[in-house]
Amino acid sequence: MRTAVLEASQEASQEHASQEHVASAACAKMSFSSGQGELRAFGQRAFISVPAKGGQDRAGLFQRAVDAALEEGRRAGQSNPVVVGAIPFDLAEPSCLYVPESYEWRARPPLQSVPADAGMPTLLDQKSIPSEAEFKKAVEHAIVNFRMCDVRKAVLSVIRELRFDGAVDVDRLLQSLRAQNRDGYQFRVPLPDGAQLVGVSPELLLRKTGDTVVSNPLAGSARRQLDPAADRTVADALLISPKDLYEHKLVIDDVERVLKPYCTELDVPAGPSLMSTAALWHLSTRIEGRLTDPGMTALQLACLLHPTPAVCGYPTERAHKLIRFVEPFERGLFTGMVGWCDGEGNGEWVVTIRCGIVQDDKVRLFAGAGIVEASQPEAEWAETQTKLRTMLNACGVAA
Ligand SMILES: C=C(O[C@@H]1C=C(C(=O)O)C=C[C@H]1O)C(=O)O
Repeated sequence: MRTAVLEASQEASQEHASQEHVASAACAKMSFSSGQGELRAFGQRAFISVPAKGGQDRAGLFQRAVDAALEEGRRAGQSNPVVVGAIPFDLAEPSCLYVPESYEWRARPPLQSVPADAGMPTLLDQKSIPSEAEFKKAVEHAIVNFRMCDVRKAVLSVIRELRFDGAVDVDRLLQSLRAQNRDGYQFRVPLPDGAQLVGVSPELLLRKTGDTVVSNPLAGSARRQLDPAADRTVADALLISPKDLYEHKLVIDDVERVLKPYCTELDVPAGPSLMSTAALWHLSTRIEGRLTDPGMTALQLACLLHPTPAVCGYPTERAHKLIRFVEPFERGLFTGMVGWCDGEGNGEWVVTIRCGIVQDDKVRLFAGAGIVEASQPEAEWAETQTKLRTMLNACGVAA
């Protein structure tokens, strides 16, 4: 797969070779990096706003729009065009995807040390939506629901709105995110209204390479500690926490249920392992399968899986209804998916978390936490605040 992408990448680099200085961050508005390298997309050849609902169906409206956009790329001489961008939490809402005029893969940029304030303007004010008290009430409301109906888990989230005394430099913000979170999936997507989606997700929704699919759901979290011994204790406790293991298992069982009919082999480890970001420990399970039909694209498969109970709840439809009822805002792109899929069907989509939307002097940050019957409102609020730290730190704002 990488060969094909590199082929297109060489094309792209040739195209851009003479204007290397122009192909600076200023025009590389979309970028996505994973362990495999960094994808940078230049220009916009075709935009796809068709909602991704039913996107698993190759003959459906959404996939036909994607295929037509990729075809435009081919007609313009790209041997392996790519579709990049973001899809919202609610698949019925417009997608924000496009086929760039060109793209390239490069090694992840080397680590740079970035000053703590990341050159950010001064913070003027900030606000939480909902407030701490309202969020805790929503958690209680969800817990009462779990007792009265068959919803087992619902992910509830918060927004932190920041206003600065000047425009936020997205390049510097991304640099700072990179420096502090080397191992995540870093992304930046330009949005139609001129805002930008920026973040560093630790969670792989789906990667497809040839006939292999990998998904790595995370659910069950604990805050990292400064003291190494205390940090280890927290991690060990997470690994045996019945509440977190339950929350995690709901996700893994559901991902297995969805992928199984499409795979000849599916490896699901018996229990989770630990993974960490700079701010959090997570329970993590890496699921790997071999596709019965290798012709299914990464985007089709990601649409099939999304939203997993890691970001919505269980069972999906009812949890979604509960979220709509108790969350006082539309999530938009938060807890959707962001990534790429090439013309050969290979691609990577990650869960749009640990992220924010930057528009001029305003930044909206998002964070959620999985609520189950054993949840405690205080602890769930604290978890959302810890999750916000990833972006707050990059913004140079004390958490
Ligand atoms: C919703 C978020 O994270 C999700 C919820 C998690 C949890 O409840 O433990 C862990 C990882 C993510 O699947 C977020 O980071 O905002």
